[in-house]
Amino acid sequence: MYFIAGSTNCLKEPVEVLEEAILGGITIFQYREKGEGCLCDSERLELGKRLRNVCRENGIPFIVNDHIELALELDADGVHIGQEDEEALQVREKIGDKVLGVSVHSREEAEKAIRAGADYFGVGPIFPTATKEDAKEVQGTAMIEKLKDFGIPMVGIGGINADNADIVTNAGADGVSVITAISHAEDVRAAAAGLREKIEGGKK
Ligand SMILES: C=C1C=NC(C(F)(F)F)=NC1=N
Repeated sequence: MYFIAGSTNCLKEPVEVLEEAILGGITIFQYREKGEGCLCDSERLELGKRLRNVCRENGIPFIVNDHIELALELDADGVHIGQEDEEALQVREKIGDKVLGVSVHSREEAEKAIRAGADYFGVGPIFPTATKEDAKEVQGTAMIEKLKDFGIPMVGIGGINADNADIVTNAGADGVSVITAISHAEDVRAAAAGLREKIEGGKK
């Protein structure tokens, strides 16, 4: 149950949102400070430190999106990179044995990511998403089906919520990653718990 958020995705204090999401049962968190009005420099670093501390206190892996230097400065547990970001191989050299997540959209991209030692794949957008302005076209679960024989942990991303999360895990994903369905929820804890329940229930 992979929660992803930055200040622009939260309707209230991001640290509070993360704490409630952790109570709801998320298992990994990604700090993604991106998009219109996102924080930069010292503000981004400060919020990153606070979010990292909450994850550490709760034994939740803390992943940083895109910004390798920020991930190293925060001593994050790992980084997530897209195809447009720095080459996975170079990132792997910079981060040592930290977790390396890569967004992949094809078998070729997956094979390249594996050569770079990717620890997990992000596959999507599974459903239409409003969060990522430059998202690639919606692909449903077809790519999950295609990539699951690589045997690399894989999470779906894009428009996932409590109604459709089990479609993603039933298609072979090891988990789901979610931004808005949790961060915009009236009750963040309940939203995270509902999603967790849905993908655990779906698996049995
Ligand atoms: C663009 C993204 C695609 N996938 C993922 C993750 F869910 F972590 F795999 N995170 C991203 N930021």
